[in-house]
This record gives sequence, C-alpha cells and structure tokens, in this order.
Amino acid sequence: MKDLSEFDVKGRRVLVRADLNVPLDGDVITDDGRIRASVPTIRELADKGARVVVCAHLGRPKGEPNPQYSLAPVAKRLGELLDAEVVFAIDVVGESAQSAVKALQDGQVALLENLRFEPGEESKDDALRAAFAEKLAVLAEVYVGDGFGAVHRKHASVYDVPLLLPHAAGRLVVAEVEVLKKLTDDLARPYAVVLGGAKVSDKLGVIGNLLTKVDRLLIGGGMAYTFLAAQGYEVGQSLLQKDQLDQVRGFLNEAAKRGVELVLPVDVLAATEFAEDAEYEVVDATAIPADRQGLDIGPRSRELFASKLADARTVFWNGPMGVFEFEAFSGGTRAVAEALVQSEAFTVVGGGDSAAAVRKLGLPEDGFSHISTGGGASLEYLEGKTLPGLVALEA
Ligand SMILES: Nc1ncnc2c1ncn2[C@@H]1O[C@H](COP(=O)(O)OP(=O)(O)OP(=O)(O)O)[C@@H](O)[C@H]1O
Ligand SMILES: O=C(O)[C@H](O)COP(=O)(O)O
Repeated sequence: MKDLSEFDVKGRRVLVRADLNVPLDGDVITDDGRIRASVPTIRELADKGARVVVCAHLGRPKGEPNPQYSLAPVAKRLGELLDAEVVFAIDVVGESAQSAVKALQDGQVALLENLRFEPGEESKDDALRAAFAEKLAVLAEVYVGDGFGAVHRKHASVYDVPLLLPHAAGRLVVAEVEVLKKLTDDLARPYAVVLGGAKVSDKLGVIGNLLTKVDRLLIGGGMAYTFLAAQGYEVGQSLLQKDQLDQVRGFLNEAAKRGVELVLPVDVLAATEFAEDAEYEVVDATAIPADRQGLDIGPRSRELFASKLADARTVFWNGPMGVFEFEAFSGGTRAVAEALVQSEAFTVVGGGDSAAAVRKLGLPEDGFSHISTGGGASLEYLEGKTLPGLVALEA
C-alpha cells in the first residue's frame, strides 16, 4: 500500500474515506473513539495544505436519506477535535457537497453527509456502484483510505473510488494492519477468540475459518443464542438467526473434530423486555423461558469465561457479552474486559461497540495490547479473507 506521504497534497483536493460510525443516543455521540482515531490522517493532510474532503457512513440507513443517521453531530465533534471549522455538506454528491468542496481553501476540511443515503454506495450491482463512485471521485484528485472498520465492505467509497484515483492508505489503516498481522503470523498459544455482539448473521460467517486457527472460541452476547438453539434449547425472545442453525450445527461438529474448545454461556440474565429497567432473572442457558430474552451472560458464565481466558497467551475479542449500554446487563462485558486487562497475553479488542464498552466501563485503554476500530473488519482480516478496501489500496 502506498503511504500518504508519497503524495504532494498541497492545494489538492483529497478524499478521505474514514469510519466515523459512532454510537449515538439521539444526536448525542456516546463514544467518539472512531472520530479520534480518524484525526491523525485528517490533521496531517490539512497541515500539509490539502483541501480535505472526508466521507463516511453512519448506521444502516439503506440507501435513502434519514435524519436519524445524519453525520451532522459527527462534523461538529470532528471540528472540536481538530480545533478547526469542519464544513458540513447536507448531501453526499449533490449541490451542497459540490459547492462545499469548491469553496475549500488549502488546509480546510469538509465532511460529506452519510454515504449510505445514496443507493449506489452499498449496491451489489457493479454498474450502479461504479456510477456513484464516479460522482464521488470527481470531488477529489487523490483518495486516502483510512476507514479500517469498513475495509471488509465492497462499497463504492471503499472499493470503487480508489480504483479511479491515485490512492494511499491512511495512518489508521496502516497501524491497524500492522497489529492484526501479528495475530495471523507467529502467535503465542493458547489462542482464544471471544465473540459476541448483535451483528450475528454477519459474524457467524467468520467462525468456520476461525475454527482452523484458534484453540478456544468463547461465544457470548447475541451470538450465543443461535448456538444454544442449534443444540435444541429454547432461547425465548433472544436474538436468533434461524436460517443459520444448520451452519452452526456444522461449527459445533467441526470444533469437536478439530479439538477446538467451544465455550458457551451456562447461564444468562433473562429479561422480560429489551429495556434498561427490564425485570430479569438468572436462568440456566438451557432453560430460558419462552417469553424472556437473554440480555447478558450470567454470573457462572462470567467466571467460566474468565477462567478460559486466564492462561491464554493471545486473545482477540469482538462483540459485547450483553447489552452493556444498560447498566444491569453490562456485567458479562465487564468480566471479559477485566479478564483481558489482568491477562499477560497479547490482547486485542475490536469493534466500535466493543471499544466503546471498554471506555464506558472505565477500564484502562492501556490494559489492552491494541484496541482496534474494526469489528467485522478485523474478524475478516483474522479469518484470512481478502478485504476489498485493502485490495483496492494495494492496486
Ligand atoms: N444478548 C444480546 N441481545 C441483544 N443485543 C446484544 C446482546 N449482546 C450484545 N448486544 C448488543 O450488541 C451490540 C454490539 O454488537 P456489534 O456486533 O455491532 O459489535 P461491535 O463491537 O460494534 O462490532 P462492529 O464494529 O463490527 O459493529 C451492542 O450494542 C450490544 O448492546
Ligand atoms: O461498525 C462497523 O463495524 C463498521 O462501521 C461497518 O459497519 P457495517 O457493519 O454497518 O458495514
């Protein structure tokens, strides 16, 4: 990948694809980690006199404008972190974007509205994506790929635009790849991977390959219920990926065959509803009442997971163990995070919400070897998949 210092950017329009997909409560950013992580590249370009055009996505608005997913609060926060004005375009490639870019002076920064307001961004139709990519590409003369959390997506701004413009990798992408490489090369064993979170269908896909690499796989969070259901247990109203039950049964067999220890929760906090103040009880993971949903792993599972992490020498963790945003259901995530902080292993946490959880729970960031901005992206990297955003930067 080309380094961005290989380009003379002074006076040139540089399109930076960042991952600014931060958690929001209304229009309040609850964790600005991904914005902070994007600052070094943007600042370096601005300091060198580039006219910096930042583009990014937020949430999954499905190809049409939706004020709930506007990047406006992110533009404000980015400006505060840069200590400079960030001009916000209220569309992606329309009049507002074009005039904002045209008006940029050397060293100034603009942020375009959410890329996913445009149907071309995520389209599986190559021609539609290419047409949108053209519109983005004309806004700039150079492309810098720095949205590590999105490099696993074959989206216009990640994959097609760098093929149209001279391109370089940003500082964040370079740093992330450097650390994650250590987890694919010569790693110290036992190697444990902890998976949780809510993007169950996305992340179940990586398990097949992970089983060829890890010694232990711990499954918590929203992921766990499809595994429990695959073993024939009732999971009530918990997150469940019904169409992937057969696939999960295959993983259970494969793990047994390969001697990979697959660790599932033995108890869960079963709540009456998805709410901060929901009533709940601790139940065996094999006996979740039909009208309840598991919102966190239970106390015995916390101990079990911590014990399985205690002697690991390499640990990768993606996805909270429960709905950590609700105090009552944050215990499992805290237990795993604390186990990693106490461990002497090489520990990597990946994912927007996982990293946010570490900070929200007040754990020291330097208690981990690396906190990655990528969840799905780092998992797919570890799985050995070729990632479209990296392929494009290497071209
Ligand atoms: N049992 C559960 N039921 C419902 N939601 C859950 C459960 N456990 C965890 N979650 C939710 O999972 C979300 C995080 O999942 P996600 O897969 O997006 O992780 P991530 O670390 O952000 O990774 P990525 O960067 O790929 O998005 C949190 O908002 C959390 O509340
Ligand atoms: O949160 C993430 O993992 C990245 O920003 C990618 O988002 P996505 O899973 O909605 O593509």
